[in-house]
Amino acid sequence: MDIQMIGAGSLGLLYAGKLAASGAKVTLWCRSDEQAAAIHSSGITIHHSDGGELHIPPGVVKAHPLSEFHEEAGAAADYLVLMVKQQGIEDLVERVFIPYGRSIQRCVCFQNGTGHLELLQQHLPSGAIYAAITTEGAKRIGPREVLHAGSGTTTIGPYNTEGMPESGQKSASREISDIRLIELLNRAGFKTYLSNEIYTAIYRKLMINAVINPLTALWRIPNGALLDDPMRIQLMKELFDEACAVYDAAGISREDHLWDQIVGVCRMTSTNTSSMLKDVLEGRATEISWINGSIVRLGQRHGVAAPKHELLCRLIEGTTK
Ligand SMILES: NC(=O)C1=CN([C@@H]2O[C@H](COP(=O)(O)OP(=O)(O)OC[C@H]3O[C@@H](n4cnc5c(N)ncnc54)[C@H](OP(=O)(O)O)[C@@H]3O)[C@@H](O)[C@H]2O)C=CC1
Ligand SMILES: CC(C)(CO)C(=O)C(=O)O
Repeated sequence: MDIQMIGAGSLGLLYAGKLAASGAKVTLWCRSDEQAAAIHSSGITIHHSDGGELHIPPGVVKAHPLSEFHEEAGAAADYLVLMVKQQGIEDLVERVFIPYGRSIQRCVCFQNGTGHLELLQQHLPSGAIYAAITTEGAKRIGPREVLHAGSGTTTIGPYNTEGMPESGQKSASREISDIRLIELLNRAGFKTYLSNEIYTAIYRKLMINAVINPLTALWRIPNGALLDDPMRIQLMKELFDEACAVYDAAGISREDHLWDQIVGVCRMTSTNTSSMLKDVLEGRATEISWINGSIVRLGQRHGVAAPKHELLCRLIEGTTK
């Protein structure tokens, strides 16, 4: 089975490394020539939080710069796995999907937030798109080194426009038998499940990220510190309630105990620096437009305002201008 993975950041190095270590054939497409050369000559090292490490020797993961991506790579891939952040998706559309989209059979997207799946589907006329929602925690600590900060679960399911919550239909099951990637990921040590209701997982994660990420990024605190102060909890709750009104208007179902789950995530990841805080601290663009911005746009389509989420978008965008 041939896996072509684009994006050699935190998740890309972790998944490419572990998949290859378990025997899968993996090619990793990096943004820079330098990173591809470093992986080519020294392999990938995965550090575990208990101090252990897994070294994947040179040559086991094939690494190339994305500028060398070509039609045969897309056509040969059983799975094209996207590990870039939302900010990188438009560039991939230009560089990979517009020129080679016709040859791609299956594309698996690990991004947080929403909006990318619709965009990619427009450029994948005959291929299938899968969404992957993961609670694995990874942090790149060098061009070829990554810390596996915490193990979680990964849920993968087929995406299609008809199955969108707003369409009122369930996700089609026709592609499910084809998802051999689930077996590969489990063999590589990632607890992975198949879902034909991937939208529930997507919107659950969207809510968690929309409540936790921007506040930790603005206050520059670890996730757990959100619970240290009643004022912080109050604002989290207001964001949650505003997003619930949008979900209800859009017909997006949510689990009964979603608020408790958000509080649980803050506790379980209490020492984490959220991905948005990391981006802000490093002066990089964030995924706010695909997280809180998605909630604002969804509300607009259904006549429900989300002014607190909208203000957060502007505040966070202002930090990296
Ligand atoms: N890290 C985590 O624990 C988790 C992450 N996620 C989600 O997974 C996605 C990836 O996150 P993460 O791995 O942390 O992000 P990182 O920023 O660590 O990695 C993104 C990688 O994509 C590369 N990239 C960006 N744009 C392009 C491009 N146009 N062409 C080629 N490569 C590109 C970056 O290259 P360069 O290094 O040159 O910038 C970088 O290597 C995000 O949507 C995130 O929200 C979800 C759950 C957990
Ligand atoms: C769940 C959470 C908030 C963990 O840090 C996350 O997904 C992120 O930081 O983006």
